[in-house]
Amino acid sequence: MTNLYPDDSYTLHTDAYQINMIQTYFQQGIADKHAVFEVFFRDMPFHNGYAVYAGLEHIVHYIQNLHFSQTDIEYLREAEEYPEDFLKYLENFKFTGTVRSAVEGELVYAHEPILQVEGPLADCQLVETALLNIINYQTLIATKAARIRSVAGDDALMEFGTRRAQEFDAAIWGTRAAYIGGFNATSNVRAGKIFGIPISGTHAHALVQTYGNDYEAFKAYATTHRDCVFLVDTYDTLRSGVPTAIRVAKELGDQINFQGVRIDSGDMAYLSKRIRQKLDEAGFPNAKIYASNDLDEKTIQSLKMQDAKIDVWGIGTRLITAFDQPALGAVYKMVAIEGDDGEMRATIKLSNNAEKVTTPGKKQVWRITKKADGKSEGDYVTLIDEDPRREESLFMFHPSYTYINKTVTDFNARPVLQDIFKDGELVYKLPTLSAIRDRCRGALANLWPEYKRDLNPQKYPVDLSQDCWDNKMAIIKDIHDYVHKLPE
Ligand SMILES: Nc1ncnc2c1ncn2[C@@H]1O[C@H](COP(=O)(O)OP(=O)(O)OP(=O)(O)O)[C@@H](O)[C@H]1O
Ligand SMILES: O=P(O)(O)OC[C@H]1O[C@H](OP(=O)(O)OP(=O)(O)O)[C@H](O)[C@@H]1O
Ligand SMILES: O=C(O)c1cccnc1
Repeated sequence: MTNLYPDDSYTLHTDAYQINMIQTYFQQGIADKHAVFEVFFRDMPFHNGYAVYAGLEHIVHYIQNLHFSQTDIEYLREAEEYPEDFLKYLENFKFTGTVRSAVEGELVYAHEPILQVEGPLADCQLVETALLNIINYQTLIATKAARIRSVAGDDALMEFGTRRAQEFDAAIWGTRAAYIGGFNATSNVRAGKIFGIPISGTHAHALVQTYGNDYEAFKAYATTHRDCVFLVDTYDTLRSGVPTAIRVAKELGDQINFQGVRIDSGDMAYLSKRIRQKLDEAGFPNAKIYASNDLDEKTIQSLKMQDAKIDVWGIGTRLITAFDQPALGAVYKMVAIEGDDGEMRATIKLSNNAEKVTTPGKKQVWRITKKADGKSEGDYVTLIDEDPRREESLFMFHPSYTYINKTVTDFNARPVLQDIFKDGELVYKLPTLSAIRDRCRGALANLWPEYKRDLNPQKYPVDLSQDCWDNKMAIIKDIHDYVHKLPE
């Protein structure tokens, strides 16, 4: 049985261990200790050369509405029997942290901070789960959408995934992410209403089945709608669907705006070529051929190689479920904590698995581009007080294989992490969705094609500054020295 509370919020949309840790911090008197956490992911999704960052708008809404409601407190009292003074603390909780983040539509890469939360330890801890939940999904879908866009050229891409999405929220935020990544429209009407994404749609097989034949169905649809795309594969695409679409388009002429036909099964290369021929011969060279049926960047690319005559692609399942990579794997790690002396101390998470070793310290990511052509040179991760804009040249080296390096001159350095909340106050003006989408398109235009190819792209450099690297090595050495002194 679902209990929906009138004061429901997403504040309890967190893992129980976060509240348990906050309880410890509270009872130990360190809940307000200053801390810094950063979000990053370790592997590029879909083995892609870039990822498209999405999720910030949802994060802003989430943080703005962060408070423990009366029923939240009652639930925690009953379910976990937290002490009353801790519940009182939660009841008065207000997020006062500072959030810096990449902005939506920006390209981001593995092993660099894409969002940073700084502030009271408790505040930082509470938001981990929701931030990761949002970023992990939306960035994944925006990236998948950009991959699909990269093979579709200028063709129209329609997002059809709601029925196959992992529930309501995924459909809604997923279609927004798809739009950021380069889709043109969605079939989800609510997403149109909420986000202003253009909505678009054809009709389903059920319409044809209702009338029992293509002719009556198309005619009924055409007399009730101006912009008509007829679904032609209910009974027989070439013998019935397409000739009937042409017949109705001719019979109704100017009374309708015949847009084209959709195919949803069969060999799409063969069918689309035959359909194109028939539409052209019938005098409808501008009528478009829509295709849907488990499409993704691989099938689109293959169909294009087969010279399929498809103009509009309807994409559902494989986009909205990130079919070939179900999770981005972004993590949220502490990088600095206030020491007992009040000074901030950079912290690390060591691991036997080299991939899992974090980069300590509060950082900034700088996007380095050549002044001459604006093209990407790589990302340069620094400690927060460094500013590469003051430098004449940058020595950029691979963080593991340091002999791979280059010196960059005549460059621009742009900070990727921007202030979103300062001490709990929103200081960032959320851009329009179309501005976000344009940003993504612009960022991709400045990326070398070697990083953009679909298969085995070059690895985009994400390098640490010398200070950042030295700091990491020094901390690793300190910890090794400490561990080696421990008894076996
Ligand atoms: N010419 C083609 N080249 C590559 N892939 C294609 C081609 N034509 C169709 N496909 C893809 O092949 C897959 C199977 O399509 P097909 O229509 O044969 O089977 P289906 O999905 O079982 O059909 P239905 O939806 O009627 O059940 C789909 O993902 C479709 O997009
Ligand atoms: O194939 P997708 O990329 O997920 O796109 C969405 C699918 O939704 C509709 O199919 P429907 O739900 O009627 O199922 P069916 O066509 O697979 O029978 C539509 O005809 C597409 O095939
Ligand atoms: O409008 C369409 O054609 C459509 C919408 C959702 C799913 N499949 C198709």
